[in-house]
Amino acid sequence: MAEKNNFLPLILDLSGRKIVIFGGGSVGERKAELFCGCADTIVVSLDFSERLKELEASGQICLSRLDLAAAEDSKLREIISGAFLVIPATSSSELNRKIADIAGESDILINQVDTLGNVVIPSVIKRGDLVIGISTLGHSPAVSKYTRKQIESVITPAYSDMIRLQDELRSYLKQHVTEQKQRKTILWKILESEAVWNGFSESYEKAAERAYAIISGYLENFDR
Ligand SMILES: C[C@@]1(CC(=O)O)c2cc3[nH]c(cc4nc(cc5[nH]c(cc(n2)[C@H]1CCC(=O)O)[C@@](C)(CC(=O)O)[C@@H]5CCC(=O)O)C(CC(=O)O)=C4CCC(=O)O)c(CCC(=O)O)c3CC(=O)O
Ligand SMILES: NC(=O)C1=CN([C@@H]2O[C@H](COP(=O)(O)OP(=O)(O)OC[C@H]3O[C@@H](n4cnc5c(N)ncnc54)[C@H](O)[C@@H]3O)[C@@H](O)[C@H]2O)C=CC1
Repeated sequence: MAEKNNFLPLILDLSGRKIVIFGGGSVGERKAELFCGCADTIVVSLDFSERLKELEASGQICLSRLDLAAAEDSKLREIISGAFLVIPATSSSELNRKIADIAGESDILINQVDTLGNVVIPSVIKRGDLVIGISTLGHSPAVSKYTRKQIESVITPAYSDMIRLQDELRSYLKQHVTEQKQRKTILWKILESEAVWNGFSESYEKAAERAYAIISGYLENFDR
């Protein structure tokens, strides 16, 4: 484990990025499930779980059958060439280390499944446009999963509605309020308004109506 905590979560656009996962077992499957919707995901292994075969059949990932222990280093280099991220997740720690060493030669990001690599895969919550990543820096993956479940239980569908409303209001305010600080104050008033949050349970329009009423109140007072 790293002594100093230099880790930081970033939200990446992975479209068109190549992700290579080695090992088609339960861990390889979990990582593939996470990446297949956003990146070009390839799984290289001796055998593959049923779920991975399904994902291949539906065109979401590519599977490549290979005995990695018998493969030349040049073959491994060819497979990972141009990759953004490599995940060695076979059941052989020796093989995983060898793949990581080869990926390390060309500065490719590496997620180690049996130690801490330079990329840690977090627990992920995706609710519409709200994206949350959770990590314990490898100290307790179960706590990451537990935390995910705790947070998921407080994120109601109204969060997606509030994101949509705030997005709409930001555009509106940019046209009607010159001062950024004033725009910020108004957005926070709406965000902290119980009436607006409660409005979503009736309809999006109801909440929006209340938000615009708050804005009107401000526009009367602000020196525009
Ligand atoms: C370092 C890391 C490497 C990496 O980046 O992959 C890693 C390593 C290891 N995990 C192991 C075990 C478990 N992993 C999970 C679950 C998840 N593991 C994930 C990530 C990570 N796991 C990275 C650090 C994450 C962080 O910083 O917190 C999640 C978050 C993301 C994902 O993989 O999709 C996903 C939850 C997704 C969700 O929200 O559902 C559970 C829980 C369960 O299954 O109930 C268990 C059993 C309980 C336990 O051990 O805690 C073992 C074997 C230990 C052994 O031999 O005993 C190792 C290797 C080792 O530690 O030696
Ligand atoms: N990061 C995490 O969340 C976790 C990590 N682990 C670690 O991940 C490793 C993998 O765990 P699982 O997926 O559960 O194992 P698994 O046994 O289900 O799968 C291993 C995969 O590696 C492939 N493989 C083995 N030797 C190979 C070779 N020579 N060539 C090609 N493919 C080969 C197998 O075909 C299989 O598909 C474990 O050894 C453990 O260290 C384990 C649990 C959780």
